[in-house]
Amino acid sequence: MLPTINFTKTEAYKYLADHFIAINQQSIKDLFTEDTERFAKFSILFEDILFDFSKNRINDTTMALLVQLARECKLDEAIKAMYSGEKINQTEDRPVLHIALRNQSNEPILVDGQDVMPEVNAVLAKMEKFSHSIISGEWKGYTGKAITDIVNIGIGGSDLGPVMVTEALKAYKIRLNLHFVSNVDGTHLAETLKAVNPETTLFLVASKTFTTQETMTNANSARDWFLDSGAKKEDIAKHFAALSTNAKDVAAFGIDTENMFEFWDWVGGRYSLWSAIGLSICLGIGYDHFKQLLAGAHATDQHFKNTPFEQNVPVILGLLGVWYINFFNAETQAILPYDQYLHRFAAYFQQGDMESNGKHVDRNGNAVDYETGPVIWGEPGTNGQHAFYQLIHQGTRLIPCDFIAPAQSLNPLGNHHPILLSNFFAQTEALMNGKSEEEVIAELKKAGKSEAEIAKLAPFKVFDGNRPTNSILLKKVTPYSLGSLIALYEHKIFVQGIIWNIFSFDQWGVELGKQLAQKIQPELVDDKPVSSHDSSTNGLINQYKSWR
Ligand SMILES: O=P(O)(O)OC[C@H]1O[C@@H](O)[C@@H](O)[C@@H](O)[C@@H]1O
Repeated sequence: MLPTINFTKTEAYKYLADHFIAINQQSIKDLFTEDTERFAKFSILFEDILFDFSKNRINDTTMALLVQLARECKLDEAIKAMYSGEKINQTEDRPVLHIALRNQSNEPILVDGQDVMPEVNAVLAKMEKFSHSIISGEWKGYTGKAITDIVNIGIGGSDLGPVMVTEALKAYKIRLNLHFVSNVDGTHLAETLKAVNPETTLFLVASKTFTTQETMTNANSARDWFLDSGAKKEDIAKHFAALSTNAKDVAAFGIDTENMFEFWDWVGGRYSLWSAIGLSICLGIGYDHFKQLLAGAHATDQHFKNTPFEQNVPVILGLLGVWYINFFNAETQAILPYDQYLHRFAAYFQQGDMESNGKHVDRNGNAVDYETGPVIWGEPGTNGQHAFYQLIHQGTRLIPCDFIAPAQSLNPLGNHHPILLSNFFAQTEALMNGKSEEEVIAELKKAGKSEAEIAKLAPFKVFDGNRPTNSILLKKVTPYSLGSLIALYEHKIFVQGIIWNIFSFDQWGVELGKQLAQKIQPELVDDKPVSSHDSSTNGLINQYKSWR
């Protein structure tokens, strides 16, 4: 059982509320002037990842109180409960064990008294064998040709992780072309099928439940397309594999259970890229690289489990988020990777974070009277700079930002990387320091502007600064470092869920829309006007019927 402490009733929270008043008067810039050790104090080198959190609105007292908050909320007990396989996903009565999927130490992890590691390793071995035979060309399609294209059909956690990782590690691609179909909009599948040949395509139907409407609709249409190409039913075995927990429905779909890669109900969808759901990753970059991804995540798992909170990267990331959300009233959190390969990183953690911590009922079943999970958003730098950074620099909202960049480029083309990185460094500096009125006036004077022009323009050119950022500098994007980075963010989400006293591993909030869509679908079969809904929904449905 997880602790059920209301963090707003802790001693630490009361101290933090007072401390906030003091720190709110101070600028990060001044905090740097006051403390020459600030960078050394507020940065952590974790393997090949430098986590610099010194450009935040914090001082020693803040960090001590935030750590105290974590202790009072019994974060240590919660971490132990997760790692020991307790059923901490209480509303679904399941353990939460994505850490087992990358448990390279092989130390037993028990669920209901049974070690899950042998099963985990057996599926990994099956993935290894399968991916080797597809990549090597040993596996043949129904006309005897090697596979050239993989189409992963899945949505949510059965899509976003593999998409993000295969994009992030594109430089490690071996030979297979990867495609991902998620949206039930027929366009997604139709456009994908235009680019592939049924004789050389392998479909992976990725669905934990194997009942998700979008995925099953896409999978059925893909199977029809395959059979329409002249293939026979028995050829499906050579062209369809399933990644699922539901063997019964996989068999009913017509997929040979030999081609089923299993995972378990203790793997949350949005934490499943490390499981059989990662098969598209194995096929794209090879099993050895996939193993490296798991190893990197395992290193983070060890760090999270064993490192004192003061030096624990996910704990600090999580606590800083709480600081801004619950004291500074920040509503959003930007994730800004300065790496084109990481262009789906923020989208991935939109699901990871918002589906986990977008909750308003606490672990006692009561509505909370404080804010919980933030809106997560972001785009890769420098594109974001030319789009929404205006608001981050000069808007009215406080937006904590995570800046992420690799020191080494995987495409060291001319001077591109130093230009990219100079922007990465410049932005956090600018957000912190801003530009004062005096500086603006001096600049305008130097540019030869008149007094009148200066008075008119100056207010618009001032930057308040004092806008907080984390910088995460990786040595290089590798399967290992990416695995570590993803796991850091996963555990950050866990930390925040514990502090906010919410359940991070269920997702009841996605159900209502699904239920209503099931109800509406039969109403769309004929042209009769509907009147069973509110006037807006009726009006929209009836207009749709008249136009289609
Ligand atoms: O993998 P399946 O079962 O198709 O689920 C796909 C997705 O469905 C959604 O409704 C959410 O619950 C996600 O967490 C999940 O990843």
